[in-house]
Amino acid sequence: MAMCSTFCPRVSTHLNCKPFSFSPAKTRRFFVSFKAFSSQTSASTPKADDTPASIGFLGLGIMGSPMAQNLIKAGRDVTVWNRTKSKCEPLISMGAKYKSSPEEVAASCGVTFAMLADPESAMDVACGKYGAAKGMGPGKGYVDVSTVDGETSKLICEHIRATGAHFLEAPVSGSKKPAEDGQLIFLTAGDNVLYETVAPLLDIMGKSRFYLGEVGNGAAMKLVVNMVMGSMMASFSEGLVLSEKVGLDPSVLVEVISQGAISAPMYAMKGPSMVKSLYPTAFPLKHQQKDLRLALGLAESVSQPTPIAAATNELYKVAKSHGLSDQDFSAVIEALKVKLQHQT
Ligand SMILES: NC(=O)C1=CN([C@@H]2O[C@H](COP(=O)(O)OP(=O)(O)OC[C@H]3O[C@@H](n4cnc5c(N)ncnc54)[C@H](OP(=O)(O)O)[C@@H]3O)[C@@H](O)[C@H]2O)C=CC1
Ligand SMILES: O=CCCC(=O)O
Repeated sequence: MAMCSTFCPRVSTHLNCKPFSFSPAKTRRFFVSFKAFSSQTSASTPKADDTPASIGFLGLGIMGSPMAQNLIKAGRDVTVWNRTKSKCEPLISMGAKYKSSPEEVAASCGVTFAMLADPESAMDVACGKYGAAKGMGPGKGYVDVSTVDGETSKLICEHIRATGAHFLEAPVSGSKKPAEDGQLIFLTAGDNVLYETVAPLLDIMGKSRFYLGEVGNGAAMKLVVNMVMGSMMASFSEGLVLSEKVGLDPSVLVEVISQGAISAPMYAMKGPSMVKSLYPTAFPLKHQQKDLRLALGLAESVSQPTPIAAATNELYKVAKSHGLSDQDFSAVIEALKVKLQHQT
């Protein structure tokens, strides 16, 4: 399979770690692979020639577009579909093929990726009237990289497996820039045979991949990560607003935080623009609120108290109600600046 030479070195260099046991109480096995400086082979090392010749990509939003573009740049044969057709044009001009429904994409491709907004759109695109499942069959694979809840993922999995095809959930950690740079982190679960088959493709789009076992585990991991991230951003926002109110320079706060134990790339990256009340969208606020809502549902399903996440979710809901849904999630800070309606 032809691949662009600039991407080849990353595809062929992987360190496959031994599976390790996560919880002594449960017997789940977790695998993790990183882009690293070893070409060590093992039973689970994927072979590049096993990857399907034709790859489908459904959903070309902020994340899906650069992910599909990286596959094309790597020389892969990619067929795209998006609800709003105009978003397919840049990819078509890079060499992608186009089909007019998810069903047709799945029918013409060995493996189909989907990057949709939320559980409803992920379900519809996979299992709706002209959904991907209609074009699936034995020997094919469906990889859902959208962030959804485990129940939705299991339902999609059932529909896909009923056709004889394999299913992998593979939500990603990392935002617009890591998607552009092929530096995403894949949190996969489902059919191991499909995981191994698509590993070289995941390695074109990402810097590491985790295999977490049964369908639902990838979704759960993603929701826990984003629950933490949403709360961190809300807390950071409170700090910025408070610092300014007590007469400090919030830019200096960003600098102080970036040098201490609580430093995080997210604060250093988003802080300077937040101080200027600018929120260029990388991760839309509406998706962060969706993830908090789904994380709260996950916590509820196991009776786990998550009071911080619950309060955080309320703040994102306020931000949404002020028309900030399509801004970056760092715009949640605006919810803290809003004056109470009946304030005197
Ligand atoms: N942005 C980020 O930083 C990250 C996002 N994610 C997750 O990835 C997923 C996609 O995110 P992102 O690319 O940012 O989101 P966007 O809002 O940019 O893109 C959403 C995609 O879903 C499609 N879509 C929405 N509703 C429907 C529907 N009813 N039927 C068919 N297609 C639909 C959109 O199509 P159309 O173009 O027609 O609107 C678009 O292709 C989300 O689950 C998000 O939580 C994960 C990691 C990082
Ligand atoms: O789901 C979005 C995650 C964004 C990120 O990991 O930076």
